Amino acid sequence: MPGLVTTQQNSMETACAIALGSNLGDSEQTIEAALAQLDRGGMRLRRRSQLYKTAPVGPPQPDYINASAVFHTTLRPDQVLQLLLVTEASFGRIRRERWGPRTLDLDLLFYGDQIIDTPRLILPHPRMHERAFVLVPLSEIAADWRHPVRQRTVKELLGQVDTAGVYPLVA
Ligand SMILES: Nc1ncnc2c1ncn2[C@@H]1O[C@H](COP(=O)(O)OP(=O)(O)OP(=O)(O)O)[C@@H](O)[C@H]1O
Ligand SMILES: Nc1nc2c(c(=O)[nH]1)N=C(CO)CN2
Repeated sequence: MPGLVTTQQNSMETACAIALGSNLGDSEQTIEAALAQLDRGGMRLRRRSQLYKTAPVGPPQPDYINASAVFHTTLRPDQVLQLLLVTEASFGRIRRERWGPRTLDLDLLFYGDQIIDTPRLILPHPRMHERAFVLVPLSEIAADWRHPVRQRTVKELLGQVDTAGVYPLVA
């Protein structure tokens, strides 16, 4: 019964991991509000990291506040990406310089163990494995999640990066 199989797949939730970053405006409040907005927008917040203060990677710019979260969702990966883009836009992000300052940056890190490579969406996120500002918060909430391409857990990936410049916001 193909119809039934489809229904069951649609009703199943998938865990996805999101990275949040901000270095313009009230970054702490923005990240808290973004988590709540995503939770209202079709994703269920299951775990979230604390907030981290992180040295900027890329062009000279203010320090970032970064965090990670795990959501469960019935949305497809492209729908999750769309929700992230709409949420970024609602916080006034203007896309300018690559890796430049922003009020809110949302990246889809993992969607279950799916591997996707399209012009619009790459999964797992293509740069997550080299970013301490992603791996430190993510390891707090999903240390054992295995990167389906690199075949390493988040904890193992974290062991391969320099974590200098990444500090819990509240000591
Ligand atoms: N896994 C993903 N998560 C978020 N955006 C993605 C992903 N894969 C591809 N993209 C694409 O990347 C675009 C976002 O680019 P953006 O301007 O946020 O890059 P950036 O934040 O400057 O750099 P980076 O992607 O290295 O964090 C989106 O429009 C989206 O289509
Ligand atoms: N520390 C830190 N540096 C960054 C960040 C970020 O979230 N944190 N995001 C960027 C845009 O992709 C570029 N550089």
